Amino acid sequence: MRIEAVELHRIAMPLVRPFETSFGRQSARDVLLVHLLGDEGEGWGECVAMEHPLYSSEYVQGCSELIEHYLAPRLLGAPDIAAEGLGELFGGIIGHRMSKAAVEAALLDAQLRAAGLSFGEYLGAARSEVDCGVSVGIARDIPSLLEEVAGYVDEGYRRIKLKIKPGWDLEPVAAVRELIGPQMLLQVDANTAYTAADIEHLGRLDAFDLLLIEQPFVEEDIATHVSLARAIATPVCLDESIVNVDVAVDAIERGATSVVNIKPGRVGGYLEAVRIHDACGELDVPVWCGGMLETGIGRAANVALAALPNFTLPGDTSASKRYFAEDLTEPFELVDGRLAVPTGPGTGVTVRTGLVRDRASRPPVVLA
Ligand SMILES: CC(=O)N[C@@H](Cc1ccc2ccccc2c1)C(=O)O
Ligand SMILES: [Mg+2]
Repeated sequence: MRIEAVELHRIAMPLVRPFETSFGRQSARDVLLVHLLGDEGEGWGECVAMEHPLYSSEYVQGCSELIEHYLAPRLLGAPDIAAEGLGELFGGIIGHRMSKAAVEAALLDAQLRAAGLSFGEYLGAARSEVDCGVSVGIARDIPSLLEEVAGYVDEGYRRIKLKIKPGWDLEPVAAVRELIGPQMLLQVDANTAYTAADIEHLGRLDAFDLLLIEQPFVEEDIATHVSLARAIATPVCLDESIVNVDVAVDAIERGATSVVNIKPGRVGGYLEAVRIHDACGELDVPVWCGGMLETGIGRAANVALAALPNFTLPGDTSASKRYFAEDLTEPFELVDGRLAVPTGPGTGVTVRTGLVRDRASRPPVVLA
């Protein structure tokens, strides 16, 4: 396909409730959307970067500028380009995986719509709906946490994930385990907030029969995750650390992780995400689809990915209303704790362009 124009849209999406993690508290999502117009059709991709570089080094304004000055010129200069060719086209540019992933997603959407193929068909979905979990932020107090968790259990979520940090871990986990009973799947996510000095303390989470503990230490510190995995019974799961398939295989072989959270935006795109899925499958390591508070645009593609065979654990692909009162697409709604994989061409959802225009926090950047 030849790309004739690249549009960058910045949308302010208020959250239905503040979302607090070990790296801060958000009450709105600053979303960057990539809209590609090509000679065979158009496509939309969502950048998962946050407004500030708190989860990883990328942030929305940086991604917008990187796409504008480095990725869009290469796209517009290519006589014929497909998503499978972006690795080479962008090869000289180091890092900036979330920016590259947003462009890849938009190009995949465009080319699959033109081909009449859905993301699920293209990526290799093995099922028509996916089991959904929910990520629960750090709350102001235990009663508020339990009220929020009880609501999600009532909605039918198949797994509860609690954000933890030093000073907010054993007590909330114990209270939630008490509330939901011994059968319900429960896991925690520290978003890198702990250090090696906390290993003994983290071992006390073994009392709560957790599915996994997600990314207790910083992204680069594979070694301390190995030490933790040897010291505790709860399986260790990496998120921030897993930036590509080679790092994933290395971390697994070193014993740093026995479950992997796959996020297409974090690893540079859906094609790399499938490579990680496949490699983990070869190593008998289960994977699940992480979330970055995506709108329906990114959510649609993630739900298709989460339908691949080795995605055997509920992901953070929650319903639209977990985060947004009004989504940029038709809302994803939980049915029996599951979301249906879209079957239409491309992502299978329709972008509400009027809402994109109304919610824009600045004029779109249009490159042609
Ligand atoms: C669902 C979940 O817990 N996601 C991330 C953390 C996270 C938290 C807050 C965010 C706000 C804006 C954009 C991305 C964000 C990602 C995680 O698994 O670690
Ligand atoms: Mg995480």
